[in-house]
Amino acid sequence: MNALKQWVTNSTEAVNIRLVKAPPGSNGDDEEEDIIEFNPVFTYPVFGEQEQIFGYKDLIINLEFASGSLASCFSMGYKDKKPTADKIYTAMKDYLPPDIIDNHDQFTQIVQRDYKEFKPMGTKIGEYRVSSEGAENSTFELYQANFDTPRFQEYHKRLQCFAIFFIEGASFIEDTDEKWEVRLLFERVSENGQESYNIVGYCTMYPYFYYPDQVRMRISQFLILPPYQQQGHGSRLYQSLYNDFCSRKEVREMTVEDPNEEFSDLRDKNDMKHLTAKGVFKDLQAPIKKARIEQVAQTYKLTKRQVARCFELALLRNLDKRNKAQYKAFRLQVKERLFRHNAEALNTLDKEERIEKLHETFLSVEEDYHRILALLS
Ligand SMILES: CC(=O)SCCNC(=O)CCNC(=O)[C@H](O)C(C)(C)COP(=O)(O)OP(=O)(O)OC[C@H]1O[C@@H](n2cnc3c(N)ncnc32)[C@H](O)[C@@H]1OP(=O)(O)O
Repeated sequence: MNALKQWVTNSTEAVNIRLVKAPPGSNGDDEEEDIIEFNPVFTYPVFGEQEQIFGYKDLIINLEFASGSLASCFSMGYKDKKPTADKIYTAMKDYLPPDIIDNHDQFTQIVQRDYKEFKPMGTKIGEYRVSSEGAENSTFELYQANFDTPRFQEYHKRLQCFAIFFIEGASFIEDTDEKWEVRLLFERVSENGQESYNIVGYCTMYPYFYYPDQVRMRISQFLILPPYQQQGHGSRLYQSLYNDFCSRKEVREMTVEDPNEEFSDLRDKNDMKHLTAKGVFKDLQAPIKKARIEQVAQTYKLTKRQVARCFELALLRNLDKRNKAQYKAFRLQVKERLFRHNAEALNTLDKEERIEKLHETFLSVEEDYHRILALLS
């Protein structure tokens, strides 16, 4: 190995996040069963674009969290260290909970206490159960909070580092602005006559003024923690937002800030299921009139663009490509929207180039729609 290379560590691999459900032996289980470990996905905000740490051999950085209260403990280990090594805690401290400790014995006592005593904060707005293996004793509970909610501001200071580690481009939100709304998802576990809570995920939303007297709720950060991903919790959390917004008069529509591909898929799939169940796609034939899109957007509090996408997906789902007239009508529907959205850039091209570019874009959108429809089937 190159002599210098052995002193370079990939920061994403070095950081080891541990959710500690209960201290060893506290409920008769194995220690291993009560600790879930995973690495972050992004550490560039903390350690820089290269995600590298210099000056340590075999470095490991442990961030341990009580799985409900998120009380936390920092520790690190290495085989060797250069005198010029990067200062790890200094680099990390602004991103970690302000009350993180480094005394492991004290942390174990806190976990023991919080396992028995920690309760979610905010207003409980719903619960559900899932049928998957291992979740027999679990109920999933949704809570609504803002920064005025007792205990929530302190809790959010512990929670927010997960947004940095798992959402690309995330930054801390202004936690003195009581307009932020936060929805929290907890797992309540009933075992051996004891009830305990684990954090599953959360979502932050901000109400922007919508002329003249409503708000546009913008989802800012949406996160399901890794141990709970791919089990339907993201969909449940997202659906709970709809139900809430649809019943609130002041909410005009729900938008999303910089959705990534995973979130866009989750949104498309859930919007499609929801609108299909509501019978929105009955008697579907292109061209779909603008007024119909606007009316659906208004009823279901979705953006016009998102509703137009859903109509296009539904058209493609029903489409018989051998029917040339039907396929052409679909193509025109999509191209018309794409043209409107990209008019400025397209208008800089000459006519032939413009037609070609629009067709290329259409083909890639169509391909992506096929991918989404396959996820729905
Ligand atoms: C605005 C923003 O914040 S954008 C950033 C979004 N957040 C992130 O990227 C952070 C990291 N990732 C996450 O938090 C999550 O992975 C999310 C939010 C993207 C998705 O949440 P999840 O809970 O994993 O979603 P959910 O489980 O509902 O659906 C994901 C997949 O699991 C599948 N799934 C659902 N239930 C089950 C189940 N019981 N067993 C197996 N698979 C399941 C779904 O079908 C779906 O698969 P598909 O995409 O192939 O159709």
